Amino acid sequence: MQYDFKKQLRSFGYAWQGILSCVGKEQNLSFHLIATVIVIIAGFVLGITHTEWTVIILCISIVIAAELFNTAIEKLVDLVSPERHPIAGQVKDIAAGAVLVCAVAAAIIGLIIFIPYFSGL
Ligand SMILES: Nc1ncnc2c1ncn2[C@@H]1O[C@H](COP(=O)(O)OP(=O)(O)OP(=O)(O)O)[C@@H](O)[C@H]1O
Repeated sequence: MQYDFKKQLRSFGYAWQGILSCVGKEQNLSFHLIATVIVIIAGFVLGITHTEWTVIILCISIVIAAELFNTAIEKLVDLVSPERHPIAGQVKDIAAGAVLVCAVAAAIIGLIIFIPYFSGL
């Protein structure tokens, strides 16, 4: 198979469109994006270390990626099961649960990183 650079660029464009299609429309994603902006500002203001930035960027990207997967699953469920069905509901709840796990872990990691800057530890 020959590597097609234009096709690759188009794929990035579709992926970017996918992200943009969720921004401002999914309430949970908006919440995560606002939290992301606050954390990044706090990181610059407090002067966190390179290692801490690495962990923060990993946390932010995991939570946003989980939220995008969750949105994709929700849309797929709505497509294949427009009528209400217990399994459709369970699939949505499990996907939302996965986001919750990532978000809680990210929040705890954020506290571990930022609290010492405020308490002078
Ligand atoms: N097709 C479905 N069948 C059964 N339960 C569902 C279904 N869709 C959603 N649910 C339940 O409702 C919860 C919220 O789902 P969702 O956020 O998609 O909102 P909704 O109930 O479909 O209404 P809306 O899309 O108007 O907000 C889900 O987590 C799930 O528990």
